[in-house]
Amino acid sequence: MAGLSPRAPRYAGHVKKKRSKDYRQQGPVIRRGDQVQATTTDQRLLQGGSGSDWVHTDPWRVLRIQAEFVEGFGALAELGPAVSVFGSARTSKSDPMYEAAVELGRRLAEAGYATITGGGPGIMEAANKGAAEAGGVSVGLGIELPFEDSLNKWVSLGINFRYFFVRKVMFLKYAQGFVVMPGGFGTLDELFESLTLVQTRKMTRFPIVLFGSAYWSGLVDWLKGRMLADGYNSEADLGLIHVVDDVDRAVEIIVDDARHGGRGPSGAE
Ligand SMILES: C/C(=C\CNc1ncnc2c1ncn2[C@@H]1O[C@H](COP(=O)(O)O)[C@@H](O)[C@H]1O)CO
Repeated sequence: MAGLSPRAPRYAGHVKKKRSKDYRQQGPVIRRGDQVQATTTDQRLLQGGSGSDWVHTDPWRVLRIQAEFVEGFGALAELGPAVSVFGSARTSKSDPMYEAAVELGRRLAEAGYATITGGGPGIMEAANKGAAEAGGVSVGLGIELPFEDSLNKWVSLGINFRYFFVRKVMFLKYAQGFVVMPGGFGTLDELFESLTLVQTRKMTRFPIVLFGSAYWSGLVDWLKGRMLADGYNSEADLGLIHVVDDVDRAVEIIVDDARHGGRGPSGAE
């Protein structure tokens, strides 16, 4: 490190905490040599009149990120059993997948699950509609987008996020299973994030149901015939995925998993 004294200890834990112009500890951050700042954090906090550029800085954003986690955890902590439903924002009301998603939200509510969606149009709106009409909890985790920002009218518990990654944590943390309807990049991103977290054991194994074999079978064939064949995943990883065409079967997979020790109503961890 530039400006570091040759006799400086290597590890923070060994550093003698004395104030000098060559050494400064600021919370978990150690500064030495030319990294030591002339003023302390408190001095900078209390000095006024430095304009408003700071609201566009990363440290300020970190506070907003924290606030999103606090709001999300606070709103969802007592949600109870839930399933995250992913799928296209572009599915029209006349598409059979729209009606299937309505039915899915309804059946999940009847089985005692809240439905969590991205709160947008298409499949999200349909699943929220089914959940709300059946008297279930209908959650919308909205995202601020340049072209679209309002939650669909079927959401009964909604949170609007600035940051995609904070919103993702909520989809994962509060669900006991995922149902993935046909969709585009956003849907695939959510599917593969879920698979990766389960595969790497960052998250408890729980079912990932792909709804619509005509849409998903090409991808699943490729995952088996190419990715697995070339050794880039394992049979166990692919065992996480269930492909179905029937709403009752999708709900059954989630309920059965819960019965066998998953994170559902009867098997909560
Ligand atoms: C593109 C359109 C609306 C965008 N509005 C969205 N609102 C909330 N969540 C969204 C939106 N778009 C994508 N998502 C998330 O990604 C998944 C769907 O993405 P896809 O690319 O459409 O498959 C979905 O599960 C959401 O979580 C049109 O008006």
